[in-house]
Amino acid sequence: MTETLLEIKGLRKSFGALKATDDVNLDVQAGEIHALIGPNGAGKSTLIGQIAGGLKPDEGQIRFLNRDVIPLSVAKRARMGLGRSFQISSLAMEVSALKNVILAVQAREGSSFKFWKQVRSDQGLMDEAMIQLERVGLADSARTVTSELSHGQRRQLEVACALALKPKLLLLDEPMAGLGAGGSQRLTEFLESLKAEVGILLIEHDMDAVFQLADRISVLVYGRVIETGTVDQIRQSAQVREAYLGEEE
Ligand SMILES: Nc1ncnc2c1ncn2[C@@H]1O[C@H](COP(=O)(O)OP(=O)(O)OP(=O)(O)O)[C@@H](O)[C@H]1O
Repeated sequence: MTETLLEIKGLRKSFGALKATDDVNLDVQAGEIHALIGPNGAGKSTLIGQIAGGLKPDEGQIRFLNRDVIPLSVAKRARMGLGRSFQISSLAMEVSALKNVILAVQAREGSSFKFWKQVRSDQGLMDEAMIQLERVGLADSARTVTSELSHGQRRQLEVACALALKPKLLLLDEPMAGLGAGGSQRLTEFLESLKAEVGILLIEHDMDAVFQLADRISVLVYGRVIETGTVDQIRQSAQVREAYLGEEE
């Protein structure tokens, strides 16, 4: 039996007259990569914002690990294991890659583990941060100042920071953007290797990556989920082709 990590029901969010989230139902199971695709402006980032906690929904439910998280702050949700890939803009550019991951580890241990933070040695923190850098293939650049990393390496660093928070569910907003073909392929393989340990809700415009990775896909158009299904079901859906994929062919 699978475990439901995230369950969204009847979610609505409007900006003035614009329905950016229009009665969305969606779930993510443990061990699953669930991709959310849709044309520009379909409401993908707005949905992620409501799940992570920066945006308040107008109506509906968001349950994470069977708990209503709408009243909880972004930080509380993160501590429960709801991870969001750090945006590059949130990395500290003037310090090393390693230091960025150490900051993320400290953020996880933050307020609920003050006692632990005091007794924890710097070496322990460093070892844990190095493990995350190794996993994303950045160990050789651990001491490099973040501003000197390439765009692709900064994206790898964002993922390392997100993993340092030990999430149960990872929200990834266009992780392939700006990576070359080689970088996308490496990140695709890495995400595939992660999914047994952390469920992933993936927003991605790179359809090759989506079709390769996703266990299920939900298609968002004008704020509505028009279809949820396996890769084959989505590829074969006339409605999806008409509303979205057809544009690209
Ligand atoms: N804070 C806001 N105030 C007003 N309108 C907003 C706001 N945030 C988003 N929107 C509008 O809501 C709609 C959905 O935007 P959103 O960024 O969620 O789409 P998206 O699917 O993530 O797009 P993209 O693929 O281009 O990133 C768009 O029409 C956008 O202009």
